[in-house]
Amino acid sequence: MLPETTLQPADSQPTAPPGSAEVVLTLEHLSKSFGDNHVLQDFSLDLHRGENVVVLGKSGSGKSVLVKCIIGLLRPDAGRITVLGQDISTLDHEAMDKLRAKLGFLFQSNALYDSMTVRENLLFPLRRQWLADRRGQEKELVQQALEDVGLADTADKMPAELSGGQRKRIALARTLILRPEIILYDEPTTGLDPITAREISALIRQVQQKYQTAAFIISHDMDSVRLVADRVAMLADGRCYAQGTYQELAKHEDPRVNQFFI
Ligand SMILES: Nc1ncnc2c1ncn2[C@@H]1O[C@H](COP(=O)(O)OP(=O)(O)OP(=O)(O)O)[C@@H](O)[C@H]1O
Repeated sequence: MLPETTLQPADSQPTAPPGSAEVVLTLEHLSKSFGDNHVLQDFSLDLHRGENVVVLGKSGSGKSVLVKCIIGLLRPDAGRITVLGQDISTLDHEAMDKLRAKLGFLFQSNALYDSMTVRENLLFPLRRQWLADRRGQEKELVQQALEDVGLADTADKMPAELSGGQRKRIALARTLILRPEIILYDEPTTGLDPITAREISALIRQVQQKYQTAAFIISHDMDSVRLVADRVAMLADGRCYAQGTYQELAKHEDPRVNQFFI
């Protein structure tokens, strides 16, 4: 795990690295408005290799807009997004698609295909043309991904036969099969009971430690935030209002920050 960061004051500058690890994602001075609704206003944040950063913010503060900007579904009005060294505004459709293959996504909905077995769901992302180098290894990759999430014997099951927590694990396995360098988690524990939520949080840590992936995590579940976050960045007024470790933000003197931790 990376060394703990010191609390950064709210400002509009890109944040200082918490350690010597390579920066894999840089968000610089992002702004995004919908009409008069100025959702992002000079938002800046860095993510380092092997680091878990949780973005915290009230409902409607712009967390999903931020994720959509990172994956290229929305274009910021101003600012720059650099993913694995590439400024995404310069990429054509194909280059963006290739870059997306290095990003893993875990959506709230899990987005599994109900009519496919677990194995078929896991094989689906491998079908892309530029993943041809992994052809012939499919069986091993599926088995490894299922073992990584603790569900080695589910390959022939249908998603409907699995519990909510198991479906979440399978969705994570489908992400891991591409060996992503960065994983974006959208509220990974929402809708799960507290014990299952804790198991998923532990799994997020295990994935980080095993593969040295960086994770950009949106979460409201403070128990999960405490377990998974190396650093917490709070989104308010469209910018990175405060950031630091869980403990640092919990002790923050500004009630807008510490209210999340009560
Ligand atoms: N495509 C869009 N067109 C217009 N407004 C949008 C669009 N997408 C998001 N917004 C607005 O941007 C603001 C931020 O929305 P966003 O979904 O990012 O919030 P959030 O922090 O993810 O909220 P929650 O925690 O409830 O999911 C909201 O006011 C929303 O109405």
